[in-house]
Amino acid sequence: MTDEQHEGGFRTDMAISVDKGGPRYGEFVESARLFMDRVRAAMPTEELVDDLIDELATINAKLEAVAIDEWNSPSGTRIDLPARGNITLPPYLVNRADATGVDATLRFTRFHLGGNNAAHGGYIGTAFDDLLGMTGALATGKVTRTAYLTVNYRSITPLYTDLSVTTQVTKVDGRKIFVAAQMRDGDRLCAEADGLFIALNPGQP
Ligand SMILES: CCCCCCCC/C=C\CCCCCCCC(=O)SCCNC(=O)CCNC(=O)[C@H](O)C(C)(C)COP(=O)(O)OP(=O)(O)OC[C@H]1O[C@@H](n2cnc3c(N)ncnc32)[C@H](O)[C@@H]1OP(=O)(O)O
Repeated sequence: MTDEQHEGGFRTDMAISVDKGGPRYGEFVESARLFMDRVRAAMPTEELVDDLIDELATINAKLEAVAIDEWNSPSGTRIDLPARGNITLPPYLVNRADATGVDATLRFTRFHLGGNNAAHGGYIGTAFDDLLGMTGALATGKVTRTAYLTVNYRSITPLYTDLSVTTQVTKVDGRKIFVAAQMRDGDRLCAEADGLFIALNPGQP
């Protein structure tokens, strides 16, 4: 599919894949995530910064040479990988997904640090937005966009802890899909969200 051929804000026909990028693409994404954690935690010397800039220039040139449009890249479509292989998203694993909702396990790491070993609220919202978008898509079989998303932060969300995220469809009214979600550390509620997602019409940007 090319930019010209796609319809709607995302894809009407998701280019779902388990093999783009090859069998080690997931390991590549995990290495990139670990790199982001390491950058966030590092106190490098000036010499090391010089070194790393050069090494990264080489790596970035290799990746620039294989850049591709959003409709065809493995990132976001590798449903066999955490968060569909998309490093923009906090890494989650989907345990159950159907037309009523989704159960996922999510782990924030140093990259997602807000302060004092707790996750940044924006990444909590990012996780909710994506899993609720998935919920809307599974409920309708259509591409959906967020109209609103309200997040309530109830208690501290820890890093390096398996968190459970549960989403539910609360009401469907034509193109409007009302959804809710909770993020928990064990029995403790860390955050909850409610949102409205709109199923896009064909050709809608
Ligand atoms: C085992 C694994 C399985 C895997 C399966 C794979 C599947 C995975 C699938 C997918 C995963 C991907 C997930 C991604 C998720 C990310 C989502 C995002 O972050 S989206 C980016 C942020 N959102 C925007 O940028 C929108 C910007 N806004 C707009 O584009 C429009 O405003 C839009 C589309 C939201 C609505 O515009 P209109 O022109 O289509 O429709 P109008 O007529 O305005 O609204 C429709 C109805 O909704 C109400 N409405 C609209 N916005 C509202 C609001 N904010 N509050 C209350 N009501 C609202 C309206 O009042 C209207 O209601 P009345 O039909 O009259 O009853």
